[in-house]
Amino acid sequence: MDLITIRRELHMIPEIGFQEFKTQQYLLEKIRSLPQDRLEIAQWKTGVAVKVIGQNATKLIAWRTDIDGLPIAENTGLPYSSAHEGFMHACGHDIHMANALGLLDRLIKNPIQQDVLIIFQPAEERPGGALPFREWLKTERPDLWPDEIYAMHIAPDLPVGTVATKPGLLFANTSELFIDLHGKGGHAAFPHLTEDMAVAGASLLMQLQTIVSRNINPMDSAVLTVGKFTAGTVQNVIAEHARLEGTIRTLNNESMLKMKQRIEAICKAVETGANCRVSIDYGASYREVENDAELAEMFLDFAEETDGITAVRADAAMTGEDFGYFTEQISGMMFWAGVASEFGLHHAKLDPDEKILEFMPDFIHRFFSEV
Ligand SMILES: CC(=O)N[C@@H](CCC[C@H](N)C(=O)O)C(=O)O
Repeated sequence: MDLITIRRELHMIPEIGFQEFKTQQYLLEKIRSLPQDRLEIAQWKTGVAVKVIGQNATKLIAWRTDIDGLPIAENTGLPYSSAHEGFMHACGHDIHMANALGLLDRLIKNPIQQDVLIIFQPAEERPGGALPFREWLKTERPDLWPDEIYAMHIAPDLPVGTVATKPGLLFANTSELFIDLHGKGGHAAFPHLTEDMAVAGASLLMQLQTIVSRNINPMDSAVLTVGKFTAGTVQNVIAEHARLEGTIRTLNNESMLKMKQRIEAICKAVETGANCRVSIDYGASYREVENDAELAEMFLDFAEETDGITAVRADAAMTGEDFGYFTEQISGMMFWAGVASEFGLHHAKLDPDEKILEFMPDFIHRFFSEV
């Protein structure tokens, strides 16, 4: 399998959550082009699950990759840039998928003792495919319910060949945040006859920034980011609508609830103060990724003993990952894998080093041979 070509072909067809129709077809074609005698293929929505029968299995190990892209206009200038205008694999899911296909190929050519389930999961970025995928496995395909589950995420800030993880909490508890403000707009020259949602929205945005600094225990950690703020329509019309779109991230559910209580209280105050209607939608929420301590230590030990791999103990990060819904019910672990890109995750110039595909599938294959 030429994983670089596969990665580039997938890179050209990024699709957002639950719209991964071409991606699914592409994956199925590649999977069906492999020898089928050890394989069982199942489809769930735009995702795929492939079981590779082991030699003498005592358990089922799962490897999960995400498959969706982001609504980001690519600006890498690469010859294999996204052919879907306004969309990009800016979080490395193209690398994740190519790596998973490489692992599948190796498991077929060189079977290990255990059965392995490769999960190609849609909608990691939003609205979250892991929870419904997990529930589908549990209720519809209990024969595919894994005993252990593993995943990796590319890390632009780490050199190629470095893997990083830790026991326990790795990724944050996250919730999206969408706030709409509606009030009376009007002519730019007559502000006294309006309520001006641009001003109300800007004030709300600033007040939200006090939550982390004033309401969260300084020994705890939290993030509230408003990534998009829109208001109004024209330069000389006072806005009747403003919208804030963001994300909240905490280390645990208790702080998440506290953040939400404060957001609601501040929104109520803005409603009264600016004489407008404010509505809040929390969108998709992801449970934190909690690595099984024993599996994470075992992985780090294995990585340390592998030539060409540098193992690093990672810090927990405020990134979100719906893989946390798998680790909530299945012993598992996730790790970062270096791809040395000058530009980071979710950046229009993200350019992961494809050299990772030269060794990562073999590395995971060897690790799976030992677990
Ligand atoms: C690894 C990574 O970058 N994950 C995304 C997950 C999206 C979470 C969700 N859409 C949200 O914004 O809360 C991330 O942004 O961390």
